[in-house]
Amino acid sequence: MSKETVLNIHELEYAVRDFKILKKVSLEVKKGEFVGVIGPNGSGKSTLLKNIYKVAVPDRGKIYVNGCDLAHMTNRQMAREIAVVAQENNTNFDFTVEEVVAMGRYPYKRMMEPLSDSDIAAVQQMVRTVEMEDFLKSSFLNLSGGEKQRVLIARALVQDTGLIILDEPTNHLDIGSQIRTLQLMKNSGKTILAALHDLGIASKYCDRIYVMFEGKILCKGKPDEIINAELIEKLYGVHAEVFGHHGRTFIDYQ
Ligand SMILES: Nc1ncnc2c1ncn2[C@@H]1O[C@H](COP(=O)(O)OP(=O)(O)OP(=O)(O)O)[C@@H](O)[C@H]1O
Repeated sequence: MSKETVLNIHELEYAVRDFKILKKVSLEVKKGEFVGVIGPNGSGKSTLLKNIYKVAVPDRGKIYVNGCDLAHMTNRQMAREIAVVAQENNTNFDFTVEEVVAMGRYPYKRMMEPLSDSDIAAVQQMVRTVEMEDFLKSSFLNLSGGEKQRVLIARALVQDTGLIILDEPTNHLDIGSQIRTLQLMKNSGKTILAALHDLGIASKYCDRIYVMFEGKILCKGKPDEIINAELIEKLYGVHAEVFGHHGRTFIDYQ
């Protein structure tokens, strides 16, 4: 029996004024899959993700999460289904790291209901998992870009949703933090859809990849099936040699 579909996007279209950013984009993510979206700057990756987490509203097409039409879900229902680590983060209030991670528990609380002991334990555990325990009571605003990123990843995991959306989750992270973060995501067993720029990282962690180009899905498949010199030339205008080894893909940019 095939795995159940967590996210199903059907012929999504989105435009700003008369500029069509997404052109009939269809995509599917099955339970437990780590699916990447790659493509050059401006190809529509972030816009696609924003339509999924409702910062943008599609002009046409459908998005189903666990079989429910996203258009009919309340924000609270959505927050129990989808956690998001967005590219921009506009947190301007002076919350501590602990408070920011704890926000991940609020979709499960009634108005003004305090966190339970198990919520607090989960928050503290996740802060340790992303190696930010020394900053628990520190101001989120004073953190470096990479530290903020790790805190937001902890918040997404504490939210305990089936689906996590990541928009370039490693763009502020040093190589050690990149590997630890993606491995943590992979080990979490969550269903993940991530926009990624680094093709080496994408091929190492993704079960499947969708390639976006000029607002459309150009191709999709397993990393070693689709990442090749011809694709890299078309997407980025760069010559590269691509080597396959034990199912992994290695890229030497010329
Ligand atoms: N609100 C908006 N108004 C006008 N144009 C927009 C808007 N949002 C996105 N665009 C344009 O849509 C295109 C796709 O943008 P998007 O941010 O989705 O690309 P991306 O693939 O995520 O790029 P990057 O890799 O640089 O993050 C770009 O040309 C961008 O300038």
